[in-house]
Amino acid sequence: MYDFREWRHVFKLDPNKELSDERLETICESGTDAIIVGGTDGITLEKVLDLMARIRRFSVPCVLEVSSIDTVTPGFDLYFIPTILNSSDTKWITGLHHEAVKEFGAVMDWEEIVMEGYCILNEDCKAAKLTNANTNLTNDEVIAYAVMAEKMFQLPIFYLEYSGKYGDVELVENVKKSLEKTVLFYGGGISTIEQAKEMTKHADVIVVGNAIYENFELALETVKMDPRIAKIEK
Ligand SMILES: CC(C)=CCC/C(C)=C/CC/C(C)=C/CC/C(C)=C/CC/C(C)=C/CC/C(C)=C/CC/C(C)=C/COP(=O)(O)OP(=O)(O)O
Ligand SMILES: O=P(O)(O)OC[C@@H](O)CO
Ligand SMILES: [Mg+2]
Repeated sequence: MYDFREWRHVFKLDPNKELSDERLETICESGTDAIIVGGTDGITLEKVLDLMARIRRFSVPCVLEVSSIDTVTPGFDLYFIPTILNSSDTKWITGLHHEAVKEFGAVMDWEEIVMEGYCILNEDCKAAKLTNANTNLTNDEVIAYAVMAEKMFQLPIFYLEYSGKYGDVELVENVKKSLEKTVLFYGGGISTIEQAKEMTKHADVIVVGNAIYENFELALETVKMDPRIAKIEK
C-alpha cells in the first residue's frame, strides 16, 4: 500500500543503528503500514543501501526520508523530503532542496516524492540542534505552522516531531483539528501500546523509531494499536 493517506502506523529504522536479521524480519512482517528509513547523523550511502536491500526482501512499503543529498539512491517506493518549518536557517527549509533539484531535477519522478512539513518540538533532539529549530513555541504558533503547511504550501504531510520524547497529546489533538486534507504524522517517544493508542486517537499516522532499538518487544506491540491488526490477532 503506497498511499500514505491510508497509513496508521509506521516504523522508522535508522541506517546508523544495528538491527539483527531476525528482528528486521519481525518488524517488516509485523503488519505495520510502511518502513521509513531515516535518521539525522552517521547516515552514509553504504548504510542506506544495505538497509534498503535487507528490507526489500519483504513486501512492506519502504520509504527513504532524505536527510542529505549524498545519501539519496533509487530503489525506494517513496521519498519523503522534510522541510523544517520552524528552522531558523533557510538551508533546512528550501536551501538544500534547491541544490538537490538542481542536481537531480531531470531524473526525479515527482509521483514518488512527498514533501513533509516538519515542526520540531523537542529542543534536545539531534534534528532540532542540527536545523537550529525554534522549539519555544506556543500552541497557537504550532497550529499556525500546521495551517501554513496545508493552506499556504499545500504540503501533503505535516509532521509533529518530538524525536526521543513523548509529546503533548492535547496539542496533537488541536493540530489535528486545524487540518482538513494534510495528513498529520506524529513521532516521538512512543514506546508502549498505551502511548500508541493515545496518539492514534489524534494523529493520522504514528511513527515509532528509537523504541525499536531500546525495547524491541514493547516497540513491536505498538502495531497492535491498529484495529485492523488487532482483529487478525484475535
Ligand atoms: C535517481 C534518484 C537518485 C532518485 C531520487 C530523487 C530524489 C528523491 C532526490 C531528492 C531530492 C531532494 C529535494 C532532496 C532533499 C535534500 C535535503 C537534504 C533536504 C533537507 C532535509 C532535512 C531538513 C534534513 C534535516 C534532518 C532531518 C529533519 C531529518 C529527518 C529525520 C529525523 C527528524 C530524524 C530524527 O532524528 P534521529 O536521527 O532519529 O535522532 P536520534 O538519533 O536521536 O534518534
Ligand atoms: O525515535 P522516536 O522518539 O520514536 O521518534 C520517531 C520519529 O519521529 C523520529 O524521527
Ligand atoms: Mg532515531
